[in-house]
Amino acid sequence: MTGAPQVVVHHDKQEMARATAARLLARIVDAQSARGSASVVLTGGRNGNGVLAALAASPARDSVDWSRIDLWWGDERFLPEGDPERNHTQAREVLLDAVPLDPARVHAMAASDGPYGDDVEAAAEAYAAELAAAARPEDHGPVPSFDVLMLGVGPDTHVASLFPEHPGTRETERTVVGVRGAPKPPPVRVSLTLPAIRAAREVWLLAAGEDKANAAALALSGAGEIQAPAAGAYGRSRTLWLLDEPAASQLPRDLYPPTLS
Ligand SMILES: O=C1O[C@H](COP(=O)(O)O)[C@@H](O)[C@H](O)[C@H]1O
Repeated sequence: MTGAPQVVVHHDKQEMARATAARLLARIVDAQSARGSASVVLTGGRNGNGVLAALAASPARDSVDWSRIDLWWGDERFLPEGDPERNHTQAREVLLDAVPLDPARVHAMAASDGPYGDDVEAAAEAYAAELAAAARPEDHGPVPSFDVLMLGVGPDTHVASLFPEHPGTRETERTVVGVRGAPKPPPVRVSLTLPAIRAAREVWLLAAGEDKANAAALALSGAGEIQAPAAGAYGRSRTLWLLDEPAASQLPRDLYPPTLS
């Protein structure tokens, strides 16, 4: 990791979503100017979907070339295609179906009624292979150097589908794992691992609401990544914690920056 995580506190979750959507558009424009295309890893959950909804509503949304973006997911709930609880389904509903993406560049994780049936390990291996095929020699291992990787932070400090003390959180070799027995439903999931997350240039952790305050304080106060997976999520160039005031309410004073809006 380069340097300590940066913490940004917005007044409320709507403002946080709007500001993060604007930040994401700017980052995509920069990446497309520098490298021709951008790669973004989406997160599920309330905050991730809030950002996508704010993006959909933004008058600036056409400042990016949607056909030159690769979209990946940090995790997926292993359910049938089109299930309303799938992160992919929710992202389609709030944004993806409304913008001119190249379908070949939308890298959804497999569904439980897809080519691997209910074999979640096979689905994880297939996603790892897709990531490896997209990695270039200049990347840092078998995943692309994502421009931005977003993660919702759960009240228990989980990120993607990496839960405290779970086997997937301890993974050091594989880039994608099948998860069984997740404490948050549904129990079966597919998730990037911490090493894959840490290949990103920028990692943005999103947390809004008072139920996230303890998680943010714990992860930012030196907790270990096995007990607090969010503490192990950082980017190669930058790690940003994007919070609202309730989620920041338990941060130690030395971590609490001036409130932005
Ligand atoms: O189940 C999940 O939860 C986390 C956090 O969601 P939130 O609603 O508490 O913000 C999310 O990041 C993850 O992608 C999702 O599968």
